[in-house]
Amino acid sequence: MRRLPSRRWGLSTNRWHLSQAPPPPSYVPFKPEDAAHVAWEDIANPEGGADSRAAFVESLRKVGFVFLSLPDSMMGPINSSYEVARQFFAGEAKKHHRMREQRDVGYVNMPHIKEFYQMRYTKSPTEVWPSQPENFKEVALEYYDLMLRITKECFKMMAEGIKVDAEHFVNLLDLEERKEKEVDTFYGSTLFRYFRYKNKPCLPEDEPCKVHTDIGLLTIIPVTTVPQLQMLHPDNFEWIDAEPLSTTKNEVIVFCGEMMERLTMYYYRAVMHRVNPPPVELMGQERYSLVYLCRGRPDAVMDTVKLNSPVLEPITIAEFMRQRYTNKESANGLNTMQVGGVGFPTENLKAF
Ligand SMILES: O=C(O)CCC(=O)C(=O)O
Ligand SMILES: [Fe+2]
Repeated sequence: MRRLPSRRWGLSTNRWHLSQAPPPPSYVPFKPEDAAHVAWEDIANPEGGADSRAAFVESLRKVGFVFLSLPDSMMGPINSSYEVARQFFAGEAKKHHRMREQRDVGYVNMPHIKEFYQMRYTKSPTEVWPSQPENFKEVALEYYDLMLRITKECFKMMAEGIKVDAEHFVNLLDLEERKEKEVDTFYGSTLFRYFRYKNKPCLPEDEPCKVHTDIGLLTIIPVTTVPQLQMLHPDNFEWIDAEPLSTTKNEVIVFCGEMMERLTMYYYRAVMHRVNPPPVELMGQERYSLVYLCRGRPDAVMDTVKLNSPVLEPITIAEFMRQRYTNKESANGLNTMQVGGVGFPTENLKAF
């Protein structure tokens, strides 16, 4: 007679893998020192900067974000952008620059909550930049250049963290030569926004910015003076007030988006974040925020195999975005299928 395996035996074989797994982690509360503060001068130093670069990567992995402090000499475009944003939102020109959905750039007003101006890098003569303040375009493009420079430095550290060449990340970005040739129809894939949060009393459902992960590779936001940005700790799910953690001068906060997590098989995770209503004592104080959302160009292929992670099929940025946007609600109420690139605006998600 065939003997059935005993129940005990059956259970233990079915769950064999559990006996191999480490015990579930106990809840480890967030400590402010878990979020690293790394100085630009240190990370850029090829000899002495190894510790700082490792701290940058560890913080990204552990809490999902990291602070990078910039020297005064790099702060020009950030300070000018705050000034430009103040003048623009206080003026009348914004009414003539409402968002053109086709291009996914322009001014958006969300009554009671916030207003913002969304941009892409372009030198297209048909793109009309706000005329007030006069230096809007110049400052915005300088801001973009600065953020791109920081992005490349972050990519180097992150690549070092997974022992691959930084080119794997950098190659996903808009091609420099396209920008230089000033192709008329070129609009960058990366988005950047100047926000003004109105911070008026609002209903609970009017959150300034709902919980979301960014879709791109990397997000950079200079630390603002009105602390409302919260990050969700990836392991213990605590909401962390990001801005009050900032200790050093001139800090920007850096974190990853969904493209980066797809590309690195979750080694660098996209962190959930939101902009909460302000604490009562700050109610009524406006919050200006400059948000840079680095994305890959539409035809670039995200290939995990090249990153020693032969798990996911290669996918183009355009296809990845098509899949995401089809079932993802934007935290800023935008509904866009545009990915930038040459020939923009087009139905370019279908083109690849
Ligand atoms: O304004 C901020 O600080 C964050 C905004 C944000 O998360 C976004 O635009 O994706
Ligand atoms: Fe975001």
